[in-house]
Amino acid sequence: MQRISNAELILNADGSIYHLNLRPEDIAPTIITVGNPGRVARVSQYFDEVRVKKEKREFVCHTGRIGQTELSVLSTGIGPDNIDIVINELDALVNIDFETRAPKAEHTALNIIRIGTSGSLRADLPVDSFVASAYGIGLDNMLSFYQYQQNLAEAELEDELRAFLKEKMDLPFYVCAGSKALLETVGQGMHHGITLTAAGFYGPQGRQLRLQPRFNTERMEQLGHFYFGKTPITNFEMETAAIYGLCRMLGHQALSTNVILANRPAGQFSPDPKKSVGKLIKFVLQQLE
Ligand SMILES: O=P(O)(O)O[C@H]1O[C@H](CO)[C@@H](O)[C@H]1O
Ligand SMILES: O=c1cc[nH]c(=O)[nH]1
Repeated sequence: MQRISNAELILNADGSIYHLNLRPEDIAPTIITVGNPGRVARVSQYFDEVRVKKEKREFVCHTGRIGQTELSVLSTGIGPDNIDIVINELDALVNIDFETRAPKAEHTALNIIRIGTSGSLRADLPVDSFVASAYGIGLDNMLSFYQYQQNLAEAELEDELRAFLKEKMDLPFYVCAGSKALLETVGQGMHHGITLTAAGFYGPQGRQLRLQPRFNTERMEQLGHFYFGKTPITNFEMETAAIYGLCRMLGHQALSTNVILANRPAGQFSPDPKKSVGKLIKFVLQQLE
């Protein structure tokens, strides 16, 4: 079995993984990810018991249980670059033997469920609504550094979106599906959509403050008119496609859920984002109990 070098699998002095600062026994099989480190305690306040509280940089983790269901909640910070760290290190915690530094013979699949915030590209998807992502479309370049192979449905979606975009925008992108099983269970009762994962919040999502983006709000909103079958492109955020792509390659189940804080076509923002995020947290936890 190949030993992974000290420069590739980096462990801290206490045997924890480099950035997340977690040891294998610190995480549960189901992991809720949130962008904002401050959101971690807002999730774990509903746990019946919290057995682990650890943090390093933007990565805060609480692990415990609700009833018999073991859960971890972990903050990722913002963006696909952080997702590369989080998903690879979570996978290492369950699928690499830290003593031998070799992949374990038996694979462990995690459930990874994002509770995030997002902007809607559709006028009929108002602020404070919940979206579960059937697919993520990555407008970042993170997966181009891996040998990522799209499945049939993903390749069809890509072809149809390229045809739709023809002469409108030359956006490079990749397509990744989420877990169908989690979409139908945890995502039950939410809008189901296709989520655009941007590499930034302003220009990459067509926002203009003092700098003019290459594709402005109006052009970005055209993406909200695209359907794959009955599923529309719904929203913008900054993690979903990278989570879906990495989890697929590593053999984990992933679902991204987001509350809509901004409605781009209407130019509106949620009047009480904290309350809306709180409602999504409760909704998702009820589905997991
Ligand atoms: O609220 P979180 O989970 O951080 O998600 C969204 O909010 C951040 C931008 O404000 C990005 O991370 C985006 O994906
Ligand atoms: O518009 C939005 C709102 C939250 N997060 C994003 O990435 N975009």
